[in-house]
Amino acid sequence: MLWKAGKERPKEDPAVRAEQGLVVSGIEVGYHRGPAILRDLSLTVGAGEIFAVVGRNGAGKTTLLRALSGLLPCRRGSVRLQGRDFTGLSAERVARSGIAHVPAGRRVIPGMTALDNLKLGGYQHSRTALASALDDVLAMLPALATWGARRAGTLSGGEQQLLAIGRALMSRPVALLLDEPLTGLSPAYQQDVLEEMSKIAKGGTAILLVEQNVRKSLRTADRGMVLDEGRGVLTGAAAELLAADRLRDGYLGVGDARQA
Ligand SMILES: Nc1ncnc2c1ncn2[C@@H]1O[C@H](COP(=O)(O)OP(=O)(O)OP(=O)(O)O)[C@@H](O)[C@H]1O
Repeated sequence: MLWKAGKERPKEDPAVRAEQGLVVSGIEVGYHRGPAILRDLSLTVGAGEIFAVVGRNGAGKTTLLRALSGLLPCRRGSVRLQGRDFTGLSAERVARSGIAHVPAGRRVIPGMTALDNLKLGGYQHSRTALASALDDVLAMLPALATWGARRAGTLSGGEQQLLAIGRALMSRPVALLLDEPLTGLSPAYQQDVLEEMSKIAKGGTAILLVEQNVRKSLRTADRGMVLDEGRGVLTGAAAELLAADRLRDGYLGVGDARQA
């Protein structure tokens, strides 16, 4: 986690930010021996940047996050984090080495307290490092401290989403992968999650967000990509994507129209 007070801030130069973040080059990914789901996909998420991947159901968004977190192998191409080659690393090595994945559906452990759920995210730390990571996460997401003693299963959907993000931050990731963090949340909680995401990115973490909620995610992101049948068909500044006719005509769904 790069956001602790006093730590070096990311440089503003996009090339330097890219070097300090996540670089995905020409990956091809599929399940077992099946056809390729992602084809020749490239993207860069710089340190301190939010990059949103949007697309319809089945476009390959979840598959992308599974590949980046080591759950699925890349058949071609490479994944680099801060210049280090992550291609082919196991999910455990990936998680230990700086990429944290918050899967869809939050998956907090309902019978454990929020605090114990958080501590699980720092399982690889020494006792001192765990305490320090916990301090940092609670400083970043102070709401977590107020429900720390509650069982996670009694928290609202939005609170559980923040808890899942906090748990991922406990590993002090360089890059945070978020799968549909807005799904199932009320508009107010969606706003909370988006605001917390911006705070986390400002501290230097590279955030890759995949969302069906095109308009809200692009309004918060710096840059983004439209994924269609496993290919990146449109990439650019989030504001430019939002204004693109092709996005408006083809990808903004009914839910987006309601938020317009
Ligand atoms: N375990 C699996 N085995 C084989 N094919 C799969 C598996 N999981 C997903 N797929 C296929 O991969 C393609 C992309 O699915 P993926 O879940 O990545 O899309 P998505 O963009 O995340 O969609 P959604 O928003 O509906 O989750 C789909 O054709 C899907 O059927």
